[in-house]
Amino acid sequence: AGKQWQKIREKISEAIKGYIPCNPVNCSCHLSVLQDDLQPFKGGVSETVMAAAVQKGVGTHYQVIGHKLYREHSCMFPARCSGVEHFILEVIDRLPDLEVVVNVRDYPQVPNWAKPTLPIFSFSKTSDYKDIMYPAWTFWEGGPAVWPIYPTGLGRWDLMRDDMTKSAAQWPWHKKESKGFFRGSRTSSERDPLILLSREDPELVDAEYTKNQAWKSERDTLGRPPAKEIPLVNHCKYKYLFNFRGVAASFRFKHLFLCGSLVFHVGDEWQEFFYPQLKPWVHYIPVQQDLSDVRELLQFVRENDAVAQEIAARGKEFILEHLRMEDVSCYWERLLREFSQLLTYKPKRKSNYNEIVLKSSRTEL
Ligand SMILES: O=c1ccn([C@@H]2O[C@H](COP(=O)(O)OP(=O)(O)O[C@H]3O[C@H](CO)[C@@H](O)[C@H](O)[C@H]3O)[C@@H](O)[C@H]2O)c(=O)[nH]1
Repeated sequence: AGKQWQKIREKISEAIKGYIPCNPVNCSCHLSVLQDDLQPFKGGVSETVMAAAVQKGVGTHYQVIGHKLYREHSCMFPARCSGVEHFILEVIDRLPDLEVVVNVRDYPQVPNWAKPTLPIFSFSKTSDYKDIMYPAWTFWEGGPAVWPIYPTGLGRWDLMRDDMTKSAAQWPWHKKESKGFFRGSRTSSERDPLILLSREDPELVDAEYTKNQAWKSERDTLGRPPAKEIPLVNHCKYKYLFNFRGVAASFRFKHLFLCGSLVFHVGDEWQEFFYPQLKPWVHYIPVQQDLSDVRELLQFVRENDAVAQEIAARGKEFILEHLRMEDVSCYWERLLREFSQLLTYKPKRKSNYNEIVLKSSRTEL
């Protein structure tokens, strides 16, 4: 068996040897992502191009003028806009005048082939898109709602971090079940092979589809009744936790690491702003998109428990140290500041836009 695993062991030691831990100051760890995303706009963003981005109607238009935040009336998902506004308002005293279009749908909106390249902020994309990635609303609030466990969505990453860390303490590595685990809805059929594997070999993997708001019939849960929802804190009971893309990247990825379990990350196309600093074999186990290698990988980690535990520990440490709430706020601030410097004109306040104020001050009124 030792021989059989030589290749995977080599991949792991190569990855660890080549890994340079990032600078722990503020959010500097993630800044190369911001630079890459803004690269296409280095020549400046003109008033005409910004107007075209607003016109396209796939995002919500925000303006920061004189340290106040203004927004067009419409927002496709008000709770998501609210999550975005939390982060902008937090740093508004330090922002110059600027305007941005924030797409709060799941899917990115600026394919590489489209000309001119429009500046549109989206939370997730693949290398086929030029959207500018922003830290998603979910770090604060905004859904999707998952009944009955997260009726208003995951939200409050700071509190979730604490809950997950507490749960991890109750499930140290040696107490965890050596099983793969997944719960979630069928937002992408790329998840099907794992659900089928679980039906075939429930000792190896426990993976089931739950309902989401789009659920109509058992077809949406691959011919079986929907499974009961399991909160993320209860995922910590298992050693191997699966992450998949959904419509775009899935919010669960960051939480899974905090269990101190080993993350099996399927496919590598869909990104969020913090993904590029998480490295395959160093922080997680990369799985082929079609899951063709999943059995082998599960067998490998079962037979190489110490190696598996080390990868899990590095993944957890990375999220604890480099994806704190202050890193998220810091990234928002840097992103907005650097973007504002690309505007080649002075934004003028639209008179029909409403000022957005913090919810807490709204209730005080
Ligand atoms: O039993 C369950 C079911 C779901 N979840 C969590 O609930 C969230 C939503 O899960 P799921 O219904 O599987 O949706 P995802 O596919 O992960 O995310 C969808 O929703 C996101 C936000 O809109 C989008 O960004 C994704 O692209 C889209 O696929 C995830 O964090 C899950 O970990 C649980 O903790 N336990």
